[in-house]
Amino acid sequence: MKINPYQPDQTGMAYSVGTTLDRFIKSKQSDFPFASGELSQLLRDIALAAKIVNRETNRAGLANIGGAFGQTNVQGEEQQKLDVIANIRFIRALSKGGEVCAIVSEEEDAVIDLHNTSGKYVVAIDPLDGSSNIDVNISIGTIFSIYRRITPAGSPIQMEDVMQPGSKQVAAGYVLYGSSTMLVYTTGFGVNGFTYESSLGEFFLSHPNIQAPKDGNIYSINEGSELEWNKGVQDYIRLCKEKGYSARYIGSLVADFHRNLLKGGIYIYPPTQKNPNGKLRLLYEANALALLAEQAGAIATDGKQNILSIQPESLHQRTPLIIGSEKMVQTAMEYFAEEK
Ligand SMILES: O=P(O)(O)OC[C@H]1O[C@](O)(COP(=O)(O)O)[C@@H](O)[C@@H]1O
Ligand SMILES: [Mg+2]
Ligand SMILES: [Mg+2]
Repeated sequence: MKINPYQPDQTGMAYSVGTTLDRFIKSKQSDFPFASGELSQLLRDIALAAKIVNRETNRAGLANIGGAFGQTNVQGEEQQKLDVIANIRFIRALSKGGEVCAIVSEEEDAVIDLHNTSGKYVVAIDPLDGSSNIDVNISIGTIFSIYRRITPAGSPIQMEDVMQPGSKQVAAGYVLYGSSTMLVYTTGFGVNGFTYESSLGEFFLSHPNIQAPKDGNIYSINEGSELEWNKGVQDYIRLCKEKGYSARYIGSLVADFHRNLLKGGIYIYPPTQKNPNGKLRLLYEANALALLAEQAGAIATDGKQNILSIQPESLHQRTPLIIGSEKMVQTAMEYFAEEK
């Protein structure tokens, strides 16, 4: 993707590659009707926690941070030490920042009510995505969704504050801890990517105004569960092979999504016998990536409807996820429609 250093975003404002995250956040504040700096501060808090988790991931092998923690989470999955460390780091940064009133985390059974009467934001977070790749030095990530609470600030948190459809997100993003560490986010005005320069401790704008290619030739699916796929998925993947597409599956949702966002491609986690509703979680995995996809001109669906229109019913509910380049997802949907 050719980067024009002075590429203007939707508002026509030109940002030079190399702008710090902080300066970028400040300059974008005027996009918000109710700008009071709180969301900006919340984004900074997330960036701070990301820097700390980045340091932990980089030295996971050295500091005995790798490996299992010895407990299972509400999903019945064995928690990795880094799952727990990242969870603690993000919850601490979000609670200390003062902008957040409630947190939903993959690693927490229930909603964390911070009893912060002035906090206006609810954050849903997957502190460490791609846990199966932690100990083998493969890219992992963090995924976050931000909502404004519905009930008045100061009143007790209600489930309606937490159970909002993805279309209500005021911001969403992910951190990718890979060969370089990146923070990619949207506030509903396009998608921008920042690369972490650890020697300076700063995130710098490196991917302004990301636009997903409308088509691609990469498909990402765990072929190990092929025998559990329905006919529509089997037929679509056969089409991808007939077309000579490349199979790429890292097994870290953030990393697979990021590659396809930049290069074009489709990621599919379908319903399987083991996971009849898919494996990925709506509130802190699918919703954030769906908003980023939409803002970058790509598509996210559960096979039947836009992910962003799904009304959540439970905190850790799962959803099938088909996300990626517009033309590829539209074609896949034609195959999945045959299933009905
Ligand atoms: O091993 P599978 O079934 O292909 O699942 C891999 C998927 O599960 C995940 O690891 C789930 O996320 P967590 O690691 O946050 O639990 C995704 O990152 C990844 O895309
Ligand atoms: Mg995850
Ligand atoms: Mg996780």
